[in-house]
Amino acid sequence: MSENPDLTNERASGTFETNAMAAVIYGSEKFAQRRREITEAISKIPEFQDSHPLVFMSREEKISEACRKLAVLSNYWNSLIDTSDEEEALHLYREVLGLEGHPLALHETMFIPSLIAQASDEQQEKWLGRAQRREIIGCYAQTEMGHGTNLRALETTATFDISTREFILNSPTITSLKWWPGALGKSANWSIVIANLIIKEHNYGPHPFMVQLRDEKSHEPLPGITVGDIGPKMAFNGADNGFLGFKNYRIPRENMLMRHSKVTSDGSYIKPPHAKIGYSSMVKVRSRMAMDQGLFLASALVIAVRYSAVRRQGYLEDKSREVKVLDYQTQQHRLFPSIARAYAFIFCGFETIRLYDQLLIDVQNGNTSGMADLHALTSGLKSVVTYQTGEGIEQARMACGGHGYSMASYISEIYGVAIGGCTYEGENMVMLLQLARYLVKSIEMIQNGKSRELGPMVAYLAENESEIDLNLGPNEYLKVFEYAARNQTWRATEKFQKLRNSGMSNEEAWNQASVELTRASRLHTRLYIMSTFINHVGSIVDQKVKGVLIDLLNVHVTYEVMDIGIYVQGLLSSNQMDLIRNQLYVSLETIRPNAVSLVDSFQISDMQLRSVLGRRDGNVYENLFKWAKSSPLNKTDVLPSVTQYLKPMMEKSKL
Ligand SMILES: CCCCCCCCCCCCCCCCCC(=O)SCCNC(=O)CCNC(=O)[C@H](O)C(C)(C)COP(=O)(O)OP(=O)(O)OC[C@H]1O[C@@H](n2cnc3c(N)ncnc32)[C@H](O)[C@@H]1OP(=O)(O)O
Ligand SMILES: Cc1cc2nc3c(=O)[nH]c(=O)nc-3n(C[C@H](O)[C@H](O)[C@H](O)COP(=O)(O)OP(=O)(O)OC[C@H]3O[C@@H](n4cnc5c(N)ncnc54)[C@H](O)[C@@H]3O)c2cc1C
Repeated sequence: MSENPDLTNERASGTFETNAMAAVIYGSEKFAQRRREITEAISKIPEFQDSHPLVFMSREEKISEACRKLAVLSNYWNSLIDTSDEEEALHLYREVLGLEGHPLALHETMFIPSLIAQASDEQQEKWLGRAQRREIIGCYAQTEMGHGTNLRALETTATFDISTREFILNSPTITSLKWWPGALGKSANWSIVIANLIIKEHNYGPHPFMVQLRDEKSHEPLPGITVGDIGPKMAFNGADNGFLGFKNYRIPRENMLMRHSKVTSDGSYIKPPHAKIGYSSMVKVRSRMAMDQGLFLASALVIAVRYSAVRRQGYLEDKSREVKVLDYQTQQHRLFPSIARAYAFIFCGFETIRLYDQLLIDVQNGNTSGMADLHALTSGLKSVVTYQTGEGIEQARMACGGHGYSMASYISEIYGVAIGGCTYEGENMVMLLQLARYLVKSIEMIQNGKSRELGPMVAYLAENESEIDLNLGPNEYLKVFEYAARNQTWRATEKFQKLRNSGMSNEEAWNQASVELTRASRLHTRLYIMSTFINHVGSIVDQKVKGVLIDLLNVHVTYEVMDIGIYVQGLLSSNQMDLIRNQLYVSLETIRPNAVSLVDSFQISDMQLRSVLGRRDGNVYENLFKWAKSSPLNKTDVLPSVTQYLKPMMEKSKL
């Protein structure tokens, strides 16, 4: 069937090449090209197609479908991608497996990275290759039923038995059961388990252990292990998040991951070079989250923007033809700032992935000095992007009206998966408070006359306000954001200090200042996102692409500043606020002809989108009808439940 002419016209009005934009989004022409090649190759392999729409499947069917595709994938793996390239692998996974989770998701995102970061060279020799070849399937079991945030209170124990040189793993209480780890329930046969290391009754706190859970031949749980699935979730139902308990389960001493902390055979403990080095797998995932969330948001926007360009409802001036809903200013205001955020998140994502890769090298060389900075940055970033992504996806759903609420849009699934990120890898409020610790320390350095020692990301906290001339462009908006973040950080810190100086304990003072502190963290992070966006656009060579991204940046800076209006009242007059508001409306109009091309540029395939509304060809209505007809409820005209209950009820009522 040919493309819907409304979308053809939209594409014709674009002022730039979507391939050139994709090269900017994905960091290089080479990778953008590789993505297209991989997508193209996959589309020719029929076994990769869903056997029927995932949304009509039960959990068992979804998991089985994911396993089927993984088995097929293992035959093609080496021919489809450069297996040493993580981004290619992720693209392949996204295309074939989608976003609802699968048995290898945690294997790739946490199990292998933990082995790389935490296992000694000998341990890597033993397990890493096996994991990379997928001879074993691993997961990351840290969270317990009773504790996920407060890692110091985890209850699982690994007690060193000097006589046998083994660790004995135990789950002493119900609340100590591992609870939530992805792929643990039914798929994984090995796990990195985080347990308290106990030697001669001394608790050295949580450490990582490599633990076999199931027999490699029968896949049956090994004696001493209780393991299973935790049941259906809001989304991610293609994943078997699990529970796990240990009863006197023994593992060799060599199974404690010993790149950093060590236990010798006589039971001596060797400290790691940094107390939090064992948390590195979490930092790795957090450093990826801006990118992953940016892509979730992008997916919802591809759907909503394409659909808004084919959905006609109501009239503007021309009463002879209904208007595309994308032409309403309210629709543009609902969607375009989120397009800008999706671009900004992806740009930040590339930056934090690069920073993590560098940190990994530094730490392997014994230099842990960058850990605090990256922890602070990724803590704030994961919190802000997950929250704003959730907001943006929900707006995208509403922008699709009634059909947005149907699973045919697939937006609800994207939403459910994306907002999981507000919780996993550290609950958002908790992570904002981690960043706040860093910000408060920075203010204390300024107060102690050590401003010069501040890192580049917090140097603005020591600066004074300057005059703002909004006509000068994005950098002036950055100054507005700096003002807001600086003011709020100082205010929150001073509140905390005042409470503490009044005699309150440090913890209680912190608690009573914590809402203000999280606000400071959000503003600081949004400032970082904006400055990364500005820097990125500044470095673009293709002038057409750059021109459109400047327009998008204008949407971003004006929208973001309007959104934090309350924090800039002391800086901007009401006239200046009016000016910004009007600039935002003008920016929405400017970006309108490029809206479809901007979302096309994400190059997210129909196969991955799974959305009837977001189809690239825009042929929504006929496919919506086809999709509804394929609902299992429509297999028969009369359901057994009608025959069994409703008919007798109606007949009884007639008497
Ligand atoms: C290729 C495959 C692809 C697959 C396709 C699919 C793609 C889609 C992606 C989706 C996949 C789904 C994945 C889902 C994964 C979820 C996995 C998990 O949730 S796993 C579970 C995740 N669980 C969580 O995230 C748990 C969250 N909780 C925590 O991380 C910790 O308990 C804590 C950080 C909150 C506190 O820790 P605590 O020990 O009490 O520490 P204090 O507060 O007392 O602070 C003391 C000092 O330490 C400092 N510091 C702290 N951390 C770090 C660090 N990392 N570094 C450096 N420093 C750090 C801190 O700044 C402070 O410094 P100072 O101020 O004194 O100078
Ligand atoms: C989809 C999904 C996948 C997951 N995958 C894994 C996995 O593979 N492996 C794994 O180990 N875990 C996994 N988890 C678990 C996840 O990491 C934890 O749920 C998460 O870290 C939050 O911890 P919690 O559940 O204990 O929340 P809680 O800490 O109980 O949060 C409840 C409330 O308490 C507040 N709170 C808690 N502490 C503080 C504090 N100090 N200050 C202020 N407020 C506070 C929080 O902000 C929140 O509002 C997964 C979770 C989900 C949803």
